[in-house]
Formats: sequence, C-alpha cells, structure tokens
Amino acid sequence: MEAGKGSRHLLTAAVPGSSMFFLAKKQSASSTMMGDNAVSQRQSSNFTGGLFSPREQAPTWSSPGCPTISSASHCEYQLSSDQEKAGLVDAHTHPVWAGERVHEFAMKLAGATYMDIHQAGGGINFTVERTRQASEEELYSSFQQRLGCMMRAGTTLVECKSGYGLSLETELKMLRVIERARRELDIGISATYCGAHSVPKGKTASEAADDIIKNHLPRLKELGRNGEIHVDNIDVFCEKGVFDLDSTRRILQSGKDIGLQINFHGDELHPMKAAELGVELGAQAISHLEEVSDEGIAAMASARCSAVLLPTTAYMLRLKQPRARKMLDEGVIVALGSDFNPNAYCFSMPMVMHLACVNMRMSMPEALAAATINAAYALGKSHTQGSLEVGKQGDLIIINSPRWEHLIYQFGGHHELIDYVIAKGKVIYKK
Ligand SMILES: N=CN[C@@H](CCC(=O)O)C(=O)O
Ligand SMILES: [Zn+2]
Repeated sequence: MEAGKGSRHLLTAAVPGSSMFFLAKKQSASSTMMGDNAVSQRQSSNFTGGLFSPREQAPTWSSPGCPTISSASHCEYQLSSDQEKAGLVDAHTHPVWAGERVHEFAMKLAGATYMDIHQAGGGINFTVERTRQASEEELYSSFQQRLGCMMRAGTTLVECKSGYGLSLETELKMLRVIERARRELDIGISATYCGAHSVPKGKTASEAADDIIKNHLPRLKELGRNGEIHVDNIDVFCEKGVFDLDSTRRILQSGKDIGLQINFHGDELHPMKAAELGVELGAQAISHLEEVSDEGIAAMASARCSAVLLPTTAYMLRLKQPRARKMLDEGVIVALGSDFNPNAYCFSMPMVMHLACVNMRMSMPEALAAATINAAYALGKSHTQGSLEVGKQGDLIIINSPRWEHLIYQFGGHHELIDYVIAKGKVIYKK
C-alpha cells in the first residue's frame, strides 16, 4: 500500500506499546501492554507503522494512566511525513435485529430509565418479538447494511452478538445470519452467542439458564463441529432483574466448557461483582462496568481480563461513566465498543473514541489503542488484527487529514475524513 500523498495519511494501528504511530521503528521489547498474543507478537516482531509528520512531536509514551503505551517510552522512532493507523475494531455490538425502538428514545428523554422500559416489556423483549417474526433474509439484509455503515466509519473487525431470539430456534437464526456475513463479507467478524440476553417470558433466570445449558449449548457445539456455524464468544447480561450471579456463572462456565471465550455484560446498572466473577471464570473480556468495584478492577488488571467500555450507552442512558482512568492507572486492558443496538444507535468508532476522551477522560492515544489493538485483544484476535505488523493481516484506513487526531477531534466528521478502508489488504471502501 502506497502511503498517502499531500495531506492524506495512511492509517495503521495502535501497536502494543505504541498504539498508532508507527513507523519504521525499532522496538525495545519491554512493552507491558496488551494481549498475551499481542505482547509476544509485538515483542518479537519489527512492525512498521504510522509515520509522524515532521512537525509533530512523538507522543510521550510515559503518559500517566496509559499502561498500554507507557512502557514504550524507550522505543526509538524514526519520524516521517506519513502516519499510519490500523482499521478500527468494535468490540461490542448487537447488530442483528428487526423492529424500531425510536419511540423508546423519546420515552427516555421524558425520564424513563432503561429498566423501567425493560420491565414494562419494552427494550430487549420488544426487539425479541420483532426478531422472532422476521425472516432470515430480512435480518441478513438489514445486518449487511449496518455492517456497511460500520465499515464506512473505519471498522474492519466487529464483534456481533445474537441475543434477540432467546429461544434456540431464533438464536440459531441470528447466528446463521452472522455466519453468512462472516463468510460472504470483507469486514472481520467475531461471533458471540448471547442467548442469555434477557429472561424469556414464562421462565425464571434459573430455568432459562437450564435451557441454555441443556439445549442451546450442546446444539451449538454440534453445529460448530460440523462447520455449519462458527461461534467465538459466550455472553450473558448479568444484571439485577435479568441474570443473577449464579445463573451467569453456570451459563458462562458451560460455554467455556464447549470452547467459547467468555465475554459478557457486567456491572452495568447495579454493582453485581460481575468483574470478580469474570476473573474467577477466566473471562477474556467484560463489558460496561459502570458499577464495577475497586476489587473488580484490581482483579481484572491482574488477570489481564479486558474491560470493554461503551461510551454511547453511558451517554444515551445518562449513566455514571465507567471509571476508565482508574482502570488505566491500575493496568486494566481497556477496549472500546460502539454497543450498536436499538437502544444505542451508533455505528461509529470515531465518535465512540471522541466520547471516551471527553466523558471518560481518556487521551486520544489511549482511545485509539482501545479501539484497535486492545479491542482485538478483547476478542482474542490481537495476534492477527488490531495493528499493522508483520505477520498480521493488512487492515487499515486512510484519512485525508494532516494529523490522525482529527479522526477523534472532528465529532461526526469521519465520513469526510475517511478516504479508504482496507481489510486483508483489499480496498473495501473508497470515498
Ligand atoms: N445491556 C444489555 N444489552 C444491550 C442493550 C440491548 C438492548 O437494549 O436492546 C447493551 O449492551 O446496552
Ligand atoms: Zn451489549
């Protein structure tokens, strides 16, 4: 790939230890960062990456509170006139569904909480009914359009959850839709089974957990073995009034037993000690964490369990912000996701990074690392994606701007900035 001309810049990605600015650089192997795969990969490889324009200053990698890049301060960089960044990675989405929930946005603006709407049969349950009625073709068609929007906003790898079926039949319908996209489209997909997204009508959480363990997971295992559906992760909405800690534990452990990575919703609306549970079970990632405890943060840091923070949700629901600064200061691997779903309707990782910077007080380099290499780590894919390095696939974006930070700074301006999106070395979007 030829570097951009004029003010156009070839963007590659956040490399562990250096996030986005890479260059023909010599890396000292002392990075404390990211994912296990990523760390070992990085430590052993000579990656090439983004190039600073001569008038820009190299980032001070010792920036406090940025464990993912702090230890790269000993690296030597050769600055150049181009700057590279990897394709963006969206670590949390619910993109397969039918039905409209714009009316709920109006209800929330008028004061209703997420749980008020959920308990009155709206929210997830509303979408479940519409999704059950929709045909597979209809679901695929809207899903494909949504993936196109994400791709045009720079996303080259996205986590996609099921979870608006709850019944085995509709969960499998959603997973088939995700599988079809995984095979047919250029954007990278990490598939998540989220059959425990809500407790189906007529069942208790414990009964729903039994159904999942006895019926859903064995079927998924069988379909995985036959090569019909590929699922990477298992998810549960662990929340007061949804799945309690015990049901969550049983479901996640059973998912892990059939080879799925644990990656679940925890400590969002109420403190549940979900982070502590996730660490106990060996979770790869936990999302939300607005209500995580201090002990949960410390445990996640030691276990290298990544925190997937979702700035759009905290913003739309006017929740308290997750404590990103404390997580970063304590060494948690912080990733970002759009949480695209009918409640939080946002496709754009550049906007997510902007919100993370303003509302969660992350720096722009921290946000970029969180939306590239750390998000890839959360999906167990930091050995192949999340940065532009020798041995990884060529996922990158090219923006028309003198400085990469414009991608975050220009709130909602990414459509004007992004000229090309490239996945596995192939141009998948050109403005
Ligand atoms: N919190 C649970 N799940 C989604 C919301 C899904 C929905 O409301 O449809 C989330 O991550 O925000
Ligand atoms: Zn979610």
